[in-house]
Amino acid sequence: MEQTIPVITIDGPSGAGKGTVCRLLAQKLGWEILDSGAIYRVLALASIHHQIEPSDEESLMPLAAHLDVQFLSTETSSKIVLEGEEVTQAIRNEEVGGIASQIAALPRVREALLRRQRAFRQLPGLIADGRDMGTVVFPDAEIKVFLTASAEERANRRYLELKEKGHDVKIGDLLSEIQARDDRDTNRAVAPMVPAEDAIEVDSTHISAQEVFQQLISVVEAKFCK
Ligand SMILES: Nc1ncnc2c1ncn2[C@@H]1O[C@H](COP(=O)(O)OP(=O)(O)OP(=O)(O)O)[C@@H](O)[C@H]1O
Ligand SMILES: Nc1ccn([C@@H]2O[C@H](COP(=O)(O)O)[C@@H](O)[C@H]2O)c(=O)n1
Repeated sequence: MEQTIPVITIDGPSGAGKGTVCRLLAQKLGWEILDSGAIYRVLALASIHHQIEPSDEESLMPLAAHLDVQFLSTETSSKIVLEGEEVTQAIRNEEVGGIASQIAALPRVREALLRRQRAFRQLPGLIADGRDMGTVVFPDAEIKVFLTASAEERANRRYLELKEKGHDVKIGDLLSEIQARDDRDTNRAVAPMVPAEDAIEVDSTHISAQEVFQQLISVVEAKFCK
């Protein structure tokens, strides 16, 4: 009989803590990880390199289908390489995030990236981080989580993170960018950022990433350690 590879999906808005909690879960369970936002960000960076407008679906589609990207991971580090150039940090700025969310609204671009995302489903299991992991990419996932936090708290987290890295940023600008991205991601016609019907909703506004992780581990144990 064919073995189903288990998937846990964690969807939600930017800064809710998805990446942090996914890494903790993947470490604890020894599972693979898919950072689907990084794929949209890499495509956004590639569109800048190739001087393609974020609204030009016709040109973005082949770029998405043939995106020359590698996700290289070792026990201790992970690296993203686009067309032979390391872009691990370059994809993380707010400009690239904004372009990624414009590109992500294009239905045929999303379609072109589906197979690449599903290929991450490998044994012993996958933790998938994104906006439509539980609704579109892995609708048969064993556990679906929708992780949120208030926009103000998420902007503050991003502010602290960027300050620590030495960037000169204004919290008001970060809040506006987060709200614009939330609005685009939630209201797009295809694969909008909404909780799957069978998702567990967790609000991390007033709890630490460790506490979110502990809540989710209890759910995982209840599901897989019967
Ligand atoms: N519960 C929490 N309380 C406080 N800070 C948190 C919490 N969870 C994550 N953080 C911090 O908030 C920042 C954003 O977290 P993270 O990158 O995991 O969010 P994300 O949902 O993956 O965002 P994105 O979708 O933009 O990648 C990081 O600096 C992280 O350390
Ligand atoms: N499954 C996904 C993941 C991401 N997006 C879009 O990409 C943008 C960047 O994502 P981050 O998680 O790295 O912040 C995001 O704002 C979305 O527009 C998506 O549509 N679907």
